[in-house]
Amino acid sequence: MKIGIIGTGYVGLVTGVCLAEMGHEVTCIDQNTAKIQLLQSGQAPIYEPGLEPLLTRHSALGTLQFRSSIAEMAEDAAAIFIAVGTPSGADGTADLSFVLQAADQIADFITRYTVVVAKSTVPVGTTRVIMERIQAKLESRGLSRKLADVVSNPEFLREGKAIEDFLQPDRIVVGIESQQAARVMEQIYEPLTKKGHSLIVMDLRSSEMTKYAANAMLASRISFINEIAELCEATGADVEKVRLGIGSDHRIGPFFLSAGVGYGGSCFPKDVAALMATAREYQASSSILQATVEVNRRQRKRFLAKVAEYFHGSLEGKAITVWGVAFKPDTDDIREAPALDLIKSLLNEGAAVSIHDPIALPHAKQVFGDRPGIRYFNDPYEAVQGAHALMLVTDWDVYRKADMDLVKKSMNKPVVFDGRNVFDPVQMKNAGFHHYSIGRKASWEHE
Ligand SMILES: NC(=O)c1ccc[n+]([C@@H]2O[C@H](COP(=O)([O-])OP(=O)(O)OC[C@H]3O[C@@H](n4cnc5c(N)ncnc54)[C@H](O)[C@@H]3O)[C@@H](O)[C@H]2O)c1
Ligand SMILES: O=c1ccn([C@@H]2O[C@H](COP(=O)(O)OP(=O)(O)O[C@H]3O[C@H](CO)[C@@H](O)[C@H](O)[C@H]3O)[C@@H](O)[C@H]2O)c(=O)[nH]1
Repeated sequence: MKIGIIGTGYVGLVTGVCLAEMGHEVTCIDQNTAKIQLLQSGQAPIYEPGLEPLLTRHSALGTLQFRSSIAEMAEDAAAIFIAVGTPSGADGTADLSFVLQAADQIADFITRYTVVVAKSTVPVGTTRVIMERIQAKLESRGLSRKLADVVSNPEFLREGKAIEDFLQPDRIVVGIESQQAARVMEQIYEPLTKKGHSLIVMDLRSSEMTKYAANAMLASRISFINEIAELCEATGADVEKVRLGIGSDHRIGPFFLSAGVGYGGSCFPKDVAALMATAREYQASSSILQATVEVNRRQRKRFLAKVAEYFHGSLEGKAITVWGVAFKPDTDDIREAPALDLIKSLLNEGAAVSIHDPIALPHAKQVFGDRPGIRYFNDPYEAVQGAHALMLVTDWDVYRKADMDLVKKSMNKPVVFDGRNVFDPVQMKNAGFHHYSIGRKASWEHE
């Protein structure tokens, strides 16, 4: 089946590559011509494990093409996916300008029946707005409104696991109003449904809400365990043991219960804010969402406060190393990354900050540039040379496997603040570190 995709960001590109892998002929377009040129030269503009081999193979086969304008898309595409950004507006509402612009481009382009797929995360009611907008434009072009159906097909992939998540989804959710569009969507996803992955069909509004509810639930689970972590620290319990204890209850489950410096990324903060905006619009309650955001904010502050407390309230002149800038491992994405807030605060408090990240350092440089006090390192061990403290903010594997003897020798003082509970407190203590991790008393508080 011929498919078009508008937007080659994390979602659009992964969708394009995976639909090609599923046997479709895909054309991706993006208004960012630099991105398209890079993709045409066979390079991925993002770091995503498993992406490049598929990109290379399908580009060579011609089953995946990149163009900078919708005019270059196959006219007989059976479906066009909208996978553009829906960033947060000032009041938390989702900014739909990219989505509506893409809808207009589609309405001006199509000449035969096309299913328009809203892949971007959009607030309840938006798919219908897109549909009416496209159909009104078709009418004004003297064409039938029936030339386009718009369906909602939210995406649930995680960065760092995007290919796997797309090709082996827990479920595919489709919000749909027309039988003709339903058949097209069934054909698109048939290679996955044939393997047993479920396609859940529902109405447009429920599909849109499912995406926000899933992200809000996951974000609230993180804030829940982080609040329990704070209580563990206060009472002398160990959140890692509590996690094991509650996660073994099959009704709770062990996943997405890791305490840490809180969630970041391009989705949870923005989508929880957008859902709260929807609640405001409909005068509905959003107390759990508000608490989720508040705990997440507090979690970063608590982590920083712990470091400041260790240095008797002042970070002035302290050499602090930050390991990890990406909002999570296996991605170069730093949108809403907890590390950004932490680094800013450290610099504001007069610390000298050395940062390392295996992949995301260039993006960090775009944010902090040559601001006084900051230094960038490609080697995690060089980054800790002479440090008074090490803060681990992203749980990259390279840090889990770090040679902590070497770290200890390199540091000015062996002090580690583990924001992702990567290191074992007993081993750290035995190795001679002062060590704090989330949801447990710090090693020096036991002394
Ligand atoms: N990033 C994720 O992990 C993820 C997962 C699930 C859902 N989502 C949702 O998917 C959507 C896209 O997210 P993303 O992270 O891929 O965004 P992104 O910012 O990485 O990419 C969006 C791309 O769309 C392009 N674009 C914007 N308007 C365009 C237009 N009119 N024509 C052509 N190109 C256009 C931009 O140039 C950009 O390359 C958002 O709604 C997001 O909430 C994201
Ligand atoms: O137990 C956990 C799990 C995650 N996190 C943090 O939560 C954030 C988000 O992680 P994750 O969900 O793995 O990454 P995303 O790529 O943001 O994926 C989320 O957001 C996407 C965009 O909407 C959805 O498609 C995915 O289903 C949803 O998991 C990161 O900062 C993690 O460090 C924790 O603190 N504790």
